[in-house]
Amino acid sequence: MGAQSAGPLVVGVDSSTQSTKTLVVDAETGAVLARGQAPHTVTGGTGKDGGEPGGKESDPEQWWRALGEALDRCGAAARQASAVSVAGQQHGLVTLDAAGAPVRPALLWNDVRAAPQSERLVRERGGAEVWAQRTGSVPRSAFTVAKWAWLCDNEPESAAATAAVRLPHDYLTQRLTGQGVTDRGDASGTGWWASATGAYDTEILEHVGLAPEKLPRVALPGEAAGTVRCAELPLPQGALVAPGTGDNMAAALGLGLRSGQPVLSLGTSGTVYAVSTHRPTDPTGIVAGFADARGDWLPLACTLNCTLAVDRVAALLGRDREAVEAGGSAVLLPFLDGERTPNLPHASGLLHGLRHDTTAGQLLQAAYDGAVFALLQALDRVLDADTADDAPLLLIGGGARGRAWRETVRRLSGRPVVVPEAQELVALGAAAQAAGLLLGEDPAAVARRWGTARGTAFEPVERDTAACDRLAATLADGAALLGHR
Ligand SMILES: Nc1ncnc2c1ncn2[C@@H]1O[C@H](COP(=O)(O)OP(=O)(O)O)[C@@H](O)[C@H]1O
Ligand SMILES: O=C(CO)[C@@H](O)[C@H](O)COP(=O)(O)O
Repeated sequence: MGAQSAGPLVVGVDSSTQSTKTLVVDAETGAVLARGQAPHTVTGGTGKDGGEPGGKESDPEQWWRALGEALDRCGAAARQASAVSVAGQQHGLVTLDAAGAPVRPALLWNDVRAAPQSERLVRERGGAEVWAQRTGSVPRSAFTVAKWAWLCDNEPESAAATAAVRLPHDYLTQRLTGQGVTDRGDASGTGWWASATGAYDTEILEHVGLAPEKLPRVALPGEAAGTVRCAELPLPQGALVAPGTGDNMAAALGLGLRSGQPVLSLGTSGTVYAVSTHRPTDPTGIVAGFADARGDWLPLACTLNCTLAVDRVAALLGRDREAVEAGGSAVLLPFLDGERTPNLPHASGLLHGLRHDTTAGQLLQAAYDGAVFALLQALDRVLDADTADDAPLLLIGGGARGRAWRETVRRLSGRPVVVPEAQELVALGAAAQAAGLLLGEDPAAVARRWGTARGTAFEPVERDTAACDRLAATLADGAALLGHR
């Protein structure tokens, strides 16, 4: 037991796009006793010119090293943990050789090079409706199945050398435990896990030439993945390891989320989601029909351009990210990396409505508006029909710390907003999963006991319909430009 702790200690890990974050948490009270963070590098792919348009890759070995560094920064507390859980960025394709080493860098969720393969797979296997009914989602380029198809088309030698396929979180779990184990939440973002049956879809796997034996076992909620069996990290040998999950599923656990509570997350990706007891099957592909890490569902819409895109616009304008100004009629669709919601994988940023009197601060505000509007447009589709119109939006992710982000969400949604005090909800959710496993409790109930969703409430303000109408019109009128490479 830790010096200042009431209960056993657990470690929660968030291995996300930009960094690894680790928390050491008192399983009884939820008190965070230590935290650590270490950055990741994302490169543009390994094309002939050193980078292909739309490529986003990271070396999985680097995630492992970052995990070690982040745990080191937690000091002695991490060495006292009784249980651990790893959450990670969803969808990434990790290919391992027979010795368990990465065949090549992982293709990340925001790599849009697999857009042609995703369109082809949808066509070849019955169309969008059939995919949505079977897997819960229409697989866009983000989905692992499309990335695997891209690899087979573009690097057949890498595909042939692949003895095991993993997702980022279960790659790390495997290095901790020696076991190939994933969970239903992260598996539901692959495109080869059938939400209709709760098992791998062997027909889809056969179609893309991937043997099911190359995939990890899908643990049931509440099951252990194994125990710590590696001496490289500052964690106790034999500590329990929970199966982990995707980062959005972990944040839902970390908030102790109940259905009817919408979440808007502002990180590298922007996401809107809610827990639902109904299995989602959206044939438009806007809503991904993910499973949550318990026994329910997590309908979710995701944008590629969120905090990084707005920070880039701020940097281009030479302004602090909070230096926004109201007014003007400029519209900026900040689709710097292509876009997933709406489905415009080849898009680039679009600026419309520039005038002599437009200020730099208004342009920056327009970038926030464009990023937030894309998420809010998808919100109604994510929510169950009986969700109250005035249900507060839980605002999380790195951007939730920013005033400009928060005020933009309030102004464009017209909803009340709650910003939880707890900052690392993904790592906290992983910690809650570890604590649930250790104590035999429902992890969401653990998080509720910890009071993780407590925060500052902001009253609704009148929705800025004029700005929303301008954005909707620019999206519609700019369709031809946004569809271009
Ligand atoms: N105080 C802040 N105000 C506004 N944005 C912030 C603040 N702190 C961090 N961010 C944003 O948060 C982002 C990282 O969010 P995070 O949720 O940690 O990302 P991820 O989990 O995808 O790696 C950064 O890109 C940065 O723009
Ligand atoms: O692709 C999705 C969800 O479908 C993303 O939300 C990734 O899971 C990356 O998350 P962050 O690094 O932005 O937290």
